[in-house]
Amino acid sequence: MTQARKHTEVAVGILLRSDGAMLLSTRPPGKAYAGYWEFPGGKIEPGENVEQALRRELIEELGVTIGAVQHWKVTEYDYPHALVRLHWCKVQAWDGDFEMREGQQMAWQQFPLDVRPVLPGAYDVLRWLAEERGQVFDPEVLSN
Ligand SMILES: Nc1nc2c([nH]c(=O)n2[C@H]2C[C@H](O)[C@@H](COP(=O)(O)OP(=O)(O)OP(=O)(O)O)O2)c(=O)[nH]1
Repeated sequence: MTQARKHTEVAVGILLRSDGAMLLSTRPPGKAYAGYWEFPGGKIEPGENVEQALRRELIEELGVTIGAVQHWKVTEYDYPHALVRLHWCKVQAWDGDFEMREGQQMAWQQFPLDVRPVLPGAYDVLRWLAEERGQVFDPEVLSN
C-alpha cells in the first residue's frame, strides 16, 4: 500500500528592488541542493503562518526585517528528499543591511539570469515573473 507523502510547507520571499531586480541566494553547505540558487525562505514551523515564517527566515538568513508581504502564488514540487508546498510572497520593502548569516552568496538578478544552477522548485515562479515583464525564462539554459 502506498502512503500519501506529507507536504512540507515553505514560505518563500521574492524581494524586489525598485529597478525590478530580484534577490537570489545560494543554499548553504550541508543542505539538500547545497550551492543551488533559490529565493530566500524556509520551512514554516508549527504555529506560524506564512508571513510569520517568512519574517523569521529572512532575519535568520539575511539579517533584514521585511515590510508588507504580498501573497502571490502557491506551487508544489516533489523532490526525493521532500514534497514541498511553496508559498510565494512578493516583498518590496525591508530594513537593515544584507548579511549572509549562513555563509550563502546573494545576487540581485534580472532576466536572463546569470546565476546557475537554480533550484527546480523555483522554475514555475521564475517563468511567471519573466512573463510579467514580457520576457522569457528558459530552464534549459540553467541545467548545467
Ligand atoms: N527557500 C527556498 N526553498 C525552496 C525554493 N524552491 C524550492 O523548491 N524550495 C524547497 C527546497 C527545500 O526542500 C524547501 C525549503 O526548505 P529548507 O531546508 O531550505 O528550509 P529551512 O531553512 O527551514 O531548513 P532547515 O535547516 O530548518 O531544515 O523548499 C526557493 O526558491 N527558496
